[in-house]
Parts: sequence; C-alpha cells; structure tokens
Amino acid sequence: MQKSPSASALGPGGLDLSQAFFKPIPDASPPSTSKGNTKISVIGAGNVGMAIAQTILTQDLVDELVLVDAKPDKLRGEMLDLQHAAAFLPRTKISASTDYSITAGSDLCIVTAGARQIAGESRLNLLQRNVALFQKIVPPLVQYSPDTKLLIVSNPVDVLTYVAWKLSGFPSNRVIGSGTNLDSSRFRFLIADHLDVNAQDVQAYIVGEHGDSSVALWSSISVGGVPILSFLKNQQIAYEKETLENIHKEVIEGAYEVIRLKGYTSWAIGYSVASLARSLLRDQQRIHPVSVLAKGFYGIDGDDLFLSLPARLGRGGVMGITNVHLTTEEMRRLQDSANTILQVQSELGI
Ligand SMILES: NC(=O)C1=CN([C@@H]2O[C@H](COP(=O)(O)OP(=O)(O)OC[C@H]3O[C@@H](n4cnc5c(N)ncnc54)[C@H](O)[C@@H]3O)[C@@H](O)[C@H]2O)C=CC1
Ligand SMILES: CC(=O)C(=O)O
Repeated sequence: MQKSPSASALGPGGLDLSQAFFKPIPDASPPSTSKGNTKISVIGAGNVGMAIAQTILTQDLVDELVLVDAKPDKLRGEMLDLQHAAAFLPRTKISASTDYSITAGSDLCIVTAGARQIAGESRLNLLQRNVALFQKIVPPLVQYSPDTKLLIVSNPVDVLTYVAWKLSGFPSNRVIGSGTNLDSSRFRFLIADHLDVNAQDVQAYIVGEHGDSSVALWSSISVGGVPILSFLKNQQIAYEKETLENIHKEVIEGAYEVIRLKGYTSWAIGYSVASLARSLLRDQQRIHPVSVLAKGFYGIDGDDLFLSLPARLGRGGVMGITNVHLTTEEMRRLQDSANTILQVQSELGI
C-alpha cells in the first residue's frame, strides 16, 4: 500500500515541507531494508582507524566490527587489545584480517588507510600516494559488500571520495566523505568557547573543501535558536569582520597545530565519524556537513566533484541536501573551494 505523507510533513495548503527543505539526490538508490545484524568494516588500523573503532565500540553502534590493514602484526595487536576490553564494553564481535573477504556483508565500510600529513604539509599533497592505495582497496570492498555504503576519511578526503565513487560504480548517495563534519565541530567548539555556551547548542557549518579553502557559513549560525549575526546587528553590537575571519582561520589551523604537537589528529575525527556512522546505520535523518557529489547544488555545475554540503543522512546514505541560504560572498567562496578541488582532481587522469 502506498504510504501517504505524514501530517507533520505537510505545511499550509498541503505543501510538502520536507520536499521544499531538501533537494533530492538525482541518482539515489533505495535504502537497504536489512534490519539484521549491523556490521562495520574499518580499513586502516592506524591512529584514525583505531580512534573510530574505539568510539564505535563504546557507543554500541554495531554487532560486528571488522578491522583491515596491510600490516598483519599491528592489525592482530590492535584487534586483541580491543577484544581484551570486552568485559567493559557492549557485546560486539571484533575481528581482523589482511584479507578483504572478512568484510563481506558490511553495512558500512570506513576507509582510513593511507599516508598522512607530516607537520606543515597540506592534505592535497597526499593525493597520488593515496589514489594508488584506493585502487587496491575499493574494488574488493565493492566485491564483498555490493550493497554497502562507503565512508571515506583518508586525505585529501574530497578528491578521494570522488575516486572511491568512480572506482566503486555506486550511486552517489552511497559514497560519502567525512568532509567538514570535523571542521564544523572545531568551529562550534571555538564559537562556544567565545560565548561560554555548550558546543551542542551552537548550530554552525563549515562547507566546501575539508582543508584550506573551506567556507564558514556565518550568515546561518545560531546559538540556542538565536541567529547570531542578526542578533549583533539588532543589538547594535559592533563586531569586526576580521574577528570572524580569525575564528575561521583558527579552524583551518587547528589540524596543523595538532599535527605539529602530537604528529597526527585522531580523537576528534574518531567522534566525528562515529556520529556519521550512527546517523547512517540508525537511520537518524540528521544533517551533517559531509562530502557529497555537489553537482547541481548551490550553483555548482559542470564537472563532477565532491565537497561538503549540509546533507541529511539515513540508512540509504545521503537522503537530500539542505537548502541553506548563502550570501553572495559565501556562494563565491564555495565556488572558489570547488575550483581548488577541481584543479587537484584534474591531475588524476581518472
Ligand atoms: N578526513 C579527516 O578529517 C581526517 C583524515 N585523516 C587522514 O586519515 C588517514 C590516516 O591517518 P592516520 O591513521 O593518522 O595514519 P596512520 O599512518 O596511523 O595509519 C594508516 C594505516 O593505513 C594502513 N594501510 C596502508 N596501506 C594499506 C592498504 N593497502 N590496505 C589497508 N591498510 C593500509 C597502514 O598500515 C596504517 O596502519 C590519512 O590520510 C590522514 O590524512 C586524518 C585525520 C582527519
Ligand atoms: C588531518 C585532518 O584532516 C584533520 O584533522 O582535519
């Protein structure tokens, strides 16, 4: 029987508000109806892969967690170390192998394998090394889990998400990059710190490239439901544009600083990706800024490219892109960010 739209989805005059709020994904495949055991495979058991694995375990997100890495001893060591925590964790089957057949039937494959930046190095510099790895990693994931969703974390994440999409042949709603979900968390932390409020009450998005050309959407920031820029204007509180730019600069510099201090970033990306896994596997329909096929949204036309936009995530993957109002300047910066990604992508020859 055809399901009628819920009353709450209908606005005045029978308008379907959900349709107005989100633009649909053109090539979306229907969500898997499987409600059985949930299985996540994490490819790459390094700093990032293990931070993600441990956050997923503590948050009780899956029945089965699989680790894959190219280094068998390191992999077995990490698996045993997590298994030895069984008495303190929700029951989860943890296994590991260098053989991709272990990933068969995964609901979600999270790819973190690959080279990482050294201090001062840009994410975009990692491209050629990590594309070569993806050519070995993506085909077996697709072979063993043809219905899975791919969640890419390795850098440069936007271009590698495009590479994974091309290599997989999946519809774009099932290929997602962790994108600026992490940058937005850094942004929310800094704004919360300035205002002395809880970061969870700050609604703020960074979009575009996960990297130096990212775009802060100042015009849509709200704290506890109060739109910040119009509040400052209404209260005639003067603020320097430079102050805002400095907060965004601090977001961009944040990763470089952590890498300079401890060699890599791990905890925040672990929580960021676990939040995405929850929305995807538990069908939360939450809105996250993640790397998606951007063609056709926000005036980005022409070539296929992935960059972060606020996207609604559920069991089917990307369910729609939010229609946030962008100022002319934000639109221009988003286009510049898209051009930065396209320039790097043009070197790929894929
Ligand atoms: N998107 C984001 O927000 C973030 C992305 N990253 C990126 O995540 C990636 C991983 O970073 P880390 O974990 O710190 O590096 P890491 O060096 O600690 O770990 C990388 C792992 O990949 C494994 N690996 C290499 N080739 C493989 C293959 N063919 N198959 C399976 N595993 C393979 C290595 O053995 C190693 O264990 C980097 O590209 C880094 O830039 C890191 C933080 C945030
Ligand atoms: C390394 C990286 O991409 C980050 O922490 O943002």
